[in-house]
Amino acid sequence: MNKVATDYSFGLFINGEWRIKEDTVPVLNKYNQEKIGETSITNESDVKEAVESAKKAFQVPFSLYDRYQVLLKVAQLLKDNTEEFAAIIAQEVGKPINEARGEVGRSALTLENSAEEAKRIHGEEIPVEAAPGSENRKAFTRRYPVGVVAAITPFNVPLNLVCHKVGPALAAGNSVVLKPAEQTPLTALLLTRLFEEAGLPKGRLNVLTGEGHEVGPLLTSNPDVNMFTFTGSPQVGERIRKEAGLRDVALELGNNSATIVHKDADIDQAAQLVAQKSFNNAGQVCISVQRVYVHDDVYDQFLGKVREATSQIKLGDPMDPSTQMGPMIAEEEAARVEEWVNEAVAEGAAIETGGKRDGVFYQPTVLTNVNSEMKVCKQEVFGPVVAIDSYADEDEVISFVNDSEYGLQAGLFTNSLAFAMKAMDHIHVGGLIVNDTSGYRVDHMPYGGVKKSGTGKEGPRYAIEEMTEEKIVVFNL
Ligand SMILES: NC(=O)c1ccc[n+]([C@@H]2O[C@H](COP(=O)([O-])OP(=O)(O)OC[C@H]3O[C@@H](n4cnc5c(N)ncnc54)[C@H](O)[C@@H]3O)[C@@H](O)[C@H]2O)c1
Ligand SMILES: O=C[C@H](O)CS(=O)(=O)O
Repeated sequence: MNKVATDYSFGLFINGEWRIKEDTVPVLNKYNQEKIGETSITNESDVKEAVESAKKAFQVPFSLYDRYQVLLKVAQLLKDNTEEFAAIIAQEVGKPINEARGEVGRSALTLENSAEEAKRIHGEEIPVEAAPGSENRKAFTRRYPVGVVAAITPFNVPLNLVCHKVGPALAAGNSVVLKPAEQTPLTALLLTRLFEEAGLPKGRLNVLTGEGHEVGPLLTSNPDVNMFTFTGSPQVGERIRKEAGLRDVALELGNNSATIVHKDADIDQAAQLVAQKSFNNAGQVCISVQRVYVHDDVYDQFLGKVREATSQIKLGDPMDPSTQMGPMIAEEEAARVEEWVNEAVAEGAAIETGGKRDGVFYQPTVLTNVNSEMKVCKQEVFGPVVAIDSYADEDEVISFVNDSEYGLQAGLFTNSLAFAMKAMDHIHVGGLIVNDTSGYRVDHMPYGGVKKSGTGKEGPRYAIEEMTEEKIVVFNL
C-alpha cells in the first residue's frame, strides 16, 4: 500500500513515492523520550526495489544544469525552513537548538557548494605525445558518474552529513540509495520532501529506514550498488569495506582528536575554544576535542580557565535557547561514558569538573592525571569528556598526538610559524588546524582521515572525485 507521507510519520521513499509499511518504529525526542515521529522498517524486497529504481533512474539523462538547479533549490528551501529542520534535529538528536540552526545553515552551504561543483567537473589533457612513438597521439580524460551510490549516515549530524553524501552524488550524476541512522531518520526524510518539491527526477534519491545491521548487509550484497559512502563507526566501516569487495568505498570514521596548546599561544582563546569544542553536541562529534596537550609553562593557567568555562555550561532541554548542552543519544551511551571515566579514575585520573551522570545526561567533564592507555585517551569517547595532559617540548607533543590509531584532525594553538610547519609535516592526520581546535570544519574544505579514521575525502569537490570514474580517451591521429 503506497501513501504520501504526512507530518512526521514517514514511509520509505522508493522511485519517487512514499511507501508506508505495516512495520513501523517510533522516533523519540532524546530529552524526554516522547514520540515525535514514526518511520517504516525496510525489508529485503524494499532494498531490491530501491536499488532497481536507482539503477533505472541512472539511465535517464539528468543534465548538469538541471542537477545544479535542483541542488540550489533544495538549499534555498532548507534556508526557508530553517526553524522546522532545527526543531527536528534538536529533538531527534538532543542537540541544542542554536547548534541545530547552525547545522541547517551549514547544510544549505553544502548543497550550494555541491551545485557549484557540478559545473566544475572536468578531466585534463594528458600529453601522451611526450612518450617516444606516441608523437601523433593526443589524449584527455573525462569523469563519469559511478552509477548507484549507497549512502549510510550516522546519528550525530543527521542533516549536514546526509547533504555531504547526497549533494555530491547527485551533482556528479549518480543515483542514491540513502540509509540514515535509525536514531535520527526524520531529518533525512524531511530533506527528501524538499528534493521532491524541487523536482528531483524519480528514482534519483531513494531512502530506506531501519536498523543498520539489517538494511546494511542487504545493500552491500546487492551487486547493482556501485559505490558505498559511509560515515560512522570504524567497526561498521570495516565491515562495509569487506562486504563491498572490489567496489569503491569512502569511509569517514571516528577519532580521538588531539589539540596542542603551546606556551606562546593565546591562552584565553585556546581555553574558550577547547571548552566549547569538547562539548558541542555532548561531545558526539567525530572531531570533538578529546585529548589536550598543554605546554608545562602554561598548564596551570590553561587548566584553570577550561575548568571554569566548563563548569558554567548549562545543561537542559535542547529546545530551550539557553541550553548549551543536551542529553546524549541514549542512556546506554551516557552509562558507557560514565564507566570509562570511572575506570580512568580507578587508574589514577582526577576529575577537575563534571564526572556525574543523570539518566541520559553526562556532565561536561575535564580529566587530568591521565595516561595514553586509559580508554578516555586511547579510544574514541564520543561523549562530553576531555582529558588534559602536559608536555615539555615540540617533538614530545607531536609523538603524543601521533600515538593514536586514529588520524582525522588535530588542533594546534601557537604563534610560532616554525612549530606550526613542523606539526604540519609530522602530525599524521587528514587536517591540522592552527590556532583553533581539531573541531574546526567548513563544508567545502577537503575533510577525511588517515589510519582508523577512514579513507577518502568529503567536501563536495573531493566527494565528487570519489563518486566519479576517470576515463581517458587517446586519439591516434
Ligand atoms: N569522520 C566523520 O566525518 C564522522 C562524522 C560523524 C560521525 N562519525 C563517527 O560515527 C560514529 C558514531 O555514529 P553512529 O553511532 O551512528 O555510528 P554507527 O557506525 O553505529 O552507525 C552509522 C550508520 O551505519 C549503519 N549501520 C550499522 N550497522 C551496519 C551494517 N552492518 N552495515 C551497514 N550499515 C550499518 C547505522 O544504521 C547508521 O546508519 C563515531 O565513531 C563517529 O566518530 C564520523
Ligand atoms: O561528527 C563529525 C562531523 O563531520 C563534524 S561536522 O559536524 O561536520 O563539523
